[in-house]
Amino acid sequence: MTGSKRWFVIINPTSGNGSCNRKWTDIQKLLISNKFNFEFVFTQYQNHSFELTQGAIKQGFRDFICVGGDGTLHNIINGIMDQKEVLSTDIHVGIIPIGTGNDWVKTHQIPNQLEKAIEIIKKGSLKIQDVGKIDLIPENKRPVYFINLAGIGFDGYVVSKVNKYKHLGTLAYLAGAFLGLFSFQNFRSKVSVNAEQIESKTLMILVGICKYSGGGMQLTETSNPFDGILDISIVKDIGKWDIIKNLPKLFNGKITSHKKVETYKTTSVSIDLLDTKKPFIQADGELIGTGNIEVSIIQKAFSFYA
Ligand SMILES: Nc1ncnc2c1ncn2[C@@H]1O[C@H](COP(=O)(O)OP(=O)(O)OP(=O)(O)O)[C@@H](O)[C@H]1O
Repeated sequence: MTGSKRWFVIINPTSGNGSCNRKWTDIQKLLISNKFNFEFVFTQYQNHSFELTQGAIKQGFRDFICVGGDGTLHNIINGIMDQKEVLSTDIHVGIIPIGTGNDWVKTHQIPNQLEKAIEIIKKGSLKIQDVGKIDLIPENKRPVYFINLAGIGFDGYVVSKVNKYKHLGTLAYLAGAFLGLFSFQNFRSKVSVNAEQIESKTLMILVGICKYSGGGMQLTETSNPFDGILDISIVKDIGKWDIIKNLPKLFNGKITSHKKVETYKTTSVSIDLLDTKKPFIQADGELIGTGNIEVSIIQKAFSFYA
């Protein structure tokens, strides 16, 4: 099975705080012993996976393996979604998670152990999930696609700080969130969703497809990557101490029942930032800029081994 396909393996040597360099030797041996016919390449700079993916598609590759974290996978998906050569669902991605948060794989129960992750890819069963699309208004940039969760405000701020703490592994996001609380300022926003307009002071606004982000936090309600629906959480003007008191609820999903959190299910949402100082936007844990955005969903567009 694996031998008849040609696999293109993309490795981010900086994922998981550099643990990749150690792990790649083992991964390569496992791919060889499992008879994968593969070419591989190490990324050399940020977003390099985007170009590598598009180049490999042009060369005829349809099966990819991502060796990295959520950010590497995010860049590969953007490479797939941004090209017109082939249907996105004709390209299949296997994931060997070696990142820090590895949040997307949690929803699909793709294991972090190398042997088990490779076993899943070898088995060859495919799933197809929805993809979110973010249009930054009015910038004429290409859309940004995401498969896990996008957010504006505090979570974008945490992403901007978290690199400093990556040596702490999965605790990096918690450390970033805790320390960020003391410097982040809530902002005014207008969210247009399902014919409603919600104008409020906000800590963060989240748009979820899958369940987990920020190293295992669950900030949206009952997200399902196969239902064609975006799960929105508007976290209003919660104070710092209230968040600290509710820390466990950030991880067990109960935060969505807090009286200052409003949730919506929709297929599209517009978010306007009303203050002059604009907060960061993150998608799958990658900073993508700032400004007003429109987010929509593309049903069943990403095919992966799981
Ligand atoms: N060679 C490189 N040098 C510097 N940065 C890189 C390189 N290759 C990729 N990157 C960037 O590294 C960032 C982090 O990658 P990734 O998300 O895979 O690992 P991680 O942050 O450890 O994991 P997670 O996102 O799951 O916490 C991404 O923004 C990616 O664009």
